[in-house]
Amino acid sequence: MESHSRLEPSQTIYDGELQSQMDLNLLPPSPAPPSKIKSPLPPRPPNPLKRKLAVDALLDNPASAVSDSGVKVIVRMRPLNNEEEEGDMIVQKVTGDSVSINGQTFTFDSVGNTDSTQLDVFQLIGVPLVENCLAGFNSSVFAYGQTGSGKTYTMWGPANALLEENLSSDQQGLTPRVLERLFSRINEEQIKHAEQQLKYQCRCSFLEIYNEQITDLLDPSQRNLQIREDVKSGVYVENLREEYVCTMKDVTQLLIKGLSNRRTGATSINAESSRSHSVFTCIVESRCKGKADGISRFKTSRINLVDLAGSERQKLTGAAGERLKEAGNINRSLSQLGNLINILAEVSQTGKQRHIPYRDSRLTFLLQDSLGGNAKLAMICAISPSQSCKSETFSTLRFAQRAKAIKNKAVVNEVMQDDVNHLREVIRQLRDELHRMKANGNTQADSTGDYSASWARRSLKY
Ligand SMILES: Nc1ncnc2c1ncn2[C@@H]1O[C@H](COP(=O)(O)OP(=O)(O)OP(=O)(O)O)[C@@H](O)[C@H]1O
Repeated sequence: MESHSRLEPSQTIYDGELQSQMDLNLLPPSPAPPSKIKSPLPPRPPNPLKRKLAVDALLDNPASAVSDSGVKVIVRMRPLNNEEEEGDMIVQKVTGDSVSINGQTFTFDSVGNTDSTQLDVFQLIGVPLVENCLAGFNSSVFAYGQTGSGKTYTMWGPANALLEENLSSDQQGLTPRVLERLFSRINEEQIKHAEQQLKYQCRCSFLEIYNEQITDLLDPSQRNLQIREDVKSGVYVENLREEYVCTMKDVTQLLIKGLSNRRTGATSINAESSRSHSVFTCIVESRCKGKADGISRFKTSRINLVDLAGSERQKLTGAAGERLKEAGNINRSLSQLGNLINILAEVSQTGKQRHIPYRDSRLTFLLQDSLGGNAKLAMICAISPSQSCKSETFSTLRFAQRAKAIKNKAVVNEVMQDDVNHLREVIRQLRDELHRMKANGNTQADSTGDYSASWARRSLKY
């Protein structure tokens, strides 16, 4: 399969985020052994301070601060299944990056034919994702498509491919391949930069959104978890379990546990249809010391691997009862995602500001950084080649085309000890200033006329 990557080369900025002492202390001198702990902190997406400082950095150095990246979109066509016949095939791959259906041609970054392999997808999406992650970028992959089109197969592979004896199976999906590559690259980097004491640490969470409720797949007794947002942590899921991982064995155990807890059910199209959106997240933190200056640098990046529930026409799938209610919820949240993508595509194309309705659904609220924000995004759009899926395939290809128009703004999430020290010093000075003014009962400018108390208070919030 040909690669048509439009991901830009990694670029680095030092965005000077002030992380809390607690965050910095999360990194031990050497990788922590795998431990089953409740996360000491909620998942920590880039916070508003980081965004603010990233903008400042952009102003200082507009050429290199932000990677203004388009969404990478690949289409993967699954093989015909046992009920479908050769003559039913209405979709053809035309070139490495285009596909035709009923005489209409669509072009993406890459198109995988019915014989494309799990390795092909990994090389197109997984390899650059791991490199971006090590460079400090957040990265997300969404698998989108109608029920039975191959999203779950692509993202995880068949369940038995995760068993220890099958770990080298060519059926293995994108997620285990990404984590395996991540550990091997981390190992290489740590050896290569041993002099700079480069150390990495990874922790994972796994959740599903079912009927607009979030369940922790690593601890399914935790249902109806709430999404919170605050100035320090940004958007996070309260009480979501995170587990430290050091080896593939740790990861496969989490994947097996999480996947077996997912809500699945049979539809007439797919005997084991995922009835929820599932989100596997790996947070990668690193620290190292500069060779020349001895200054510590900390990087954090987040990988989100998202298997969306499949869109479906109830008439086609014969859904009834509970399945029908689920299908209604699935279709509603996918249509909210589609609506959001339309708006983001319009904003990217016209440059006009518009309200972005992230809060319309749990999925878009939780993954707002992946959609038009601080993350590199890849979409795998899964389609069926069969006549019976024609209208769903058209709908997926149109969705994929709109997604292609979105521009994300990914920044390297790096902070230097110098920045931390400097900001701590600024805070100390502002605190002193505030105390002095309070002691003097003065809320206006001080004797030098430099600061007012309200200004100082406002500054302390950041
Ligand atoms: N590229 C492929 N090669 C071989 N088999 C595939 C491929 N893609 C999908 N399949 C098979 O097709 C069936 C449906 O795939 P899968 O469960 O991944 O669909 P899905 O899009 O996740 O569906 P849903 O949205 O209903 O969960 C499975 O039996 C899967 O093994």
